[in-house]
Amino acid sequence: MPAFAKKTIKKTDVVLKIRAPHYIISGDKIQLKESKKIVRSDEDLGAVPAAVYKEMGKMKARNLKIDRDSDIGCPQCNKIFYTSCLEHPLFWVPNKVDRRVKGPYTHKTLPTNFFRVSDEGHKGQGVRAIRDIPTGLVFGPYEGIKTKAEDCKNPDYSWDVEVNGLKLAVDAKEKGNWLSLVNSPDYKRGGNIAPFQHKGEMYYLVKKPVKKGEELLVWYGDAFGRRLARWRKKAEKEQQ
Ligand SMILES: C[S@@+](CC[C@H](N)C(=O)[O-])C[C@H]1O[C@@H](n2cnc3c(N)ncnc32)[C@H](O)[C@@H]1O
Repeated sequence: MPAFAKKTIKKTDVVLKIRAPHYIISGDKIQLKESKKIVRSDEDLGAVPAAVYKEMGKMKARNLKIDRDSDIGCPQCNKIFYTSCLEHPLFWVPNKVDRRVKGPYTHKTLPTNFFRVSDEGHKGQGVRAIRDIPTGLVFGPYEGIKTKAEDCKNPDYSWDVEVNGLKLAVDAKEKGNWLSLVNSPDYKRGGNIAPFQHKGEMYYLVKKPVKKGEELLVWYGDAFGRRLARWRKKAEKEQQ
């Protein structure tokens, strides 16, 4: 690391040591860089290391049945790829903590160049885009305390993951990052985020473009969907 960097690095900075071809997300532009230099700037968010880049886009299966934890499904092609579909590549936005932000950990971890925390009335807090967000951006991992899936006490704040055959839950209720603020759409088709497991962790993929001002929405699953339907019925009855 060059000496000058030592002086200027703050705890909150992400230092990316990328010597391989990688993607740079800068403003609205996404560029593939071949540079061998170390890239370090707040705007340099996405990265694909060399070994992964070589294998990128290799199709592993023709349907969305994932059997290797590192494989990734493309929701647009409905196929499984090693790391990413080349037509619809993924751009990973790594987690980051800004300790200067006052408030809970969920707020300190919010990527403020993309989103703001919003008040969504009866749903509680939510997350809205402050700029147009393209498909293919991946946020995460979803942070939380890992428990056995059957011991999970907060299913609304948890994702189930399978690691080496063990069924676990990542419970964000006590200590979750900003991803735990993302609400569910009222109907299954209404979401713009696809959750997926990769190497034992959960990530959120932007599967539909999100316009500035729109809320991020991820379908929690059919069990929560049934509860939403019951709440809707109850609200309708109360209105009559
Ligand atoms: C993972 S949290 C999402 C963040 C939450 N709004 C908050 O302020 O902590 C899940 C909880 O959000 C609320 N929620 C999410 N989507 C909802 C929806 N479509 N309708 C009503 N409540 C919703 C429910 O209370 C649910 O238990």
